[in-house]
Amino acid sequence: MHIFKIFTIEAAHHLPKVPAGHKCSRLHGHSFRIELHVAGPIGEDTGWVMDFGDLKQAFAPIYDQLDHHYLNDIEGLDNPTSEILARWIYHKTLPRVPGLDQVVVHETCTSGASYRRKDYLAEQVGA
Ligand SMILES: Nc1nc2c(c(=O)[nH]1)N=C([C@H](O)[C@H](O)COP(=O)(O)OP(=O)(O)OP(=O)(O)O)CN2
Ligand SMILES: [Zn+2]
Repeated sequence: MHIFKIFTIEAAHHLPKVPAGHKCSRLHGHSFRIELHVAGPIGEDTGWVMDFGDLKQAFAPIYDQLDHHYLNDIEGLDNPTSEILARWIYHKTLPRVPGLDQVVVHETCTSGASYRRKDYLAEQVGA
């Protein structure tokens, strides 16, 4: 079973590695939509995989690190593409949410990236 919770983060960034003149080389901001997906069995007694409230609480310190911040200033996010942000959030959140299955980052209404548990496991074995 999968559950998910959605968060919105307001943040600024620029992409330092794009070619000169690329629109994303300039400072700009987004209302990033972050989806956290958790996988696990439905609890016999609870009827849920995990309380949405506990998921929100677990994500709170990571949310606070990102919301209304300049992403490029955050350690590990000097090149804050959607891909790198999704991976960064997965790595930061996993110790607090062991069932974390996928992080989806919507950078705009039409663009985004997702990082899945299988991407994480592949990284661990150096694939
Ligand atoms: N693979 C990636 N490509 C781009 C990223 C990224 O993180 N990963 N980021 C950007 C920019 O930061 C930009 O803010 C988003 O780009 P884009 O989708 O082109 O934005 P638009 O609002 O202009 O999109 P339209 O729907 O085409 O109007 C660029 N590329
Ligand atoms: Zn952007």
